[in-house]
Amino acid sequence: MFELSKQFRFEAAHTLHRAIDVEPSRRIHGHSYRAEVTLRGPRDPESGMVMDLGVFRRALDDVRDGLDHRFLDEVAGLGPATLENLSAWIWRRLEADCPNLARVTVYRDSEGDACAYFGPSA
Ligand SMILES: Nc1nc2c(c(=O)[nH]1)N=C([C@H](O)C(O)COP(=O)(O)OP(=O)(O)OP(=O)(O)O)CN2
Ligand SMILES: [Zn+2]
Repeated sequence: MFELSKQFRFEAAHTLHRAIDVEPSRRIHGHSYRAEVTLRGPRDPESGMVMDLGVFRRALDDVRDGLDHRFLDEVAGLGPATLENLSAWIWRRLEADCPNLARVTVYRDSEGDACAYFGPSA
């Protein structure tokens, strides 16, 4: 069994309604995010690959395009722009093209924050 991972970065703005830091959170502010997507599975005996990294990159480019330099409050189907919702949103966007999807982790490195999603059945 193998795990194959790829990362991408995106910059985005959002607002958030929360119980603490109410005013600054409600104002539009931005973060730099890093997402890591992990596939788990056997390698194909002929290609020697879990998935061709070039095909993987194309799928991630498409997802990144939906988040980078966006106002996350307006991204369809995301809901409140938390790390939890971002990782689940990325999972949903990739699951059709990446059948061996095992984990999506979204990091906000400047804060030391990270959230990993293992799919709806985990
Ligand atoms: N479980 C989660 N909690 C919070 C998330 C999240 O994605 N998942 N996100 C946020 C905010 O987006 C945020 O801007 C980060 O807030 P915070 O950690 O409070 O950092 P700030 O720089 O805004 O301010 P501090 O001075 O560090 O409080 C909040 N919670
Ligand atoms: Zn924020």
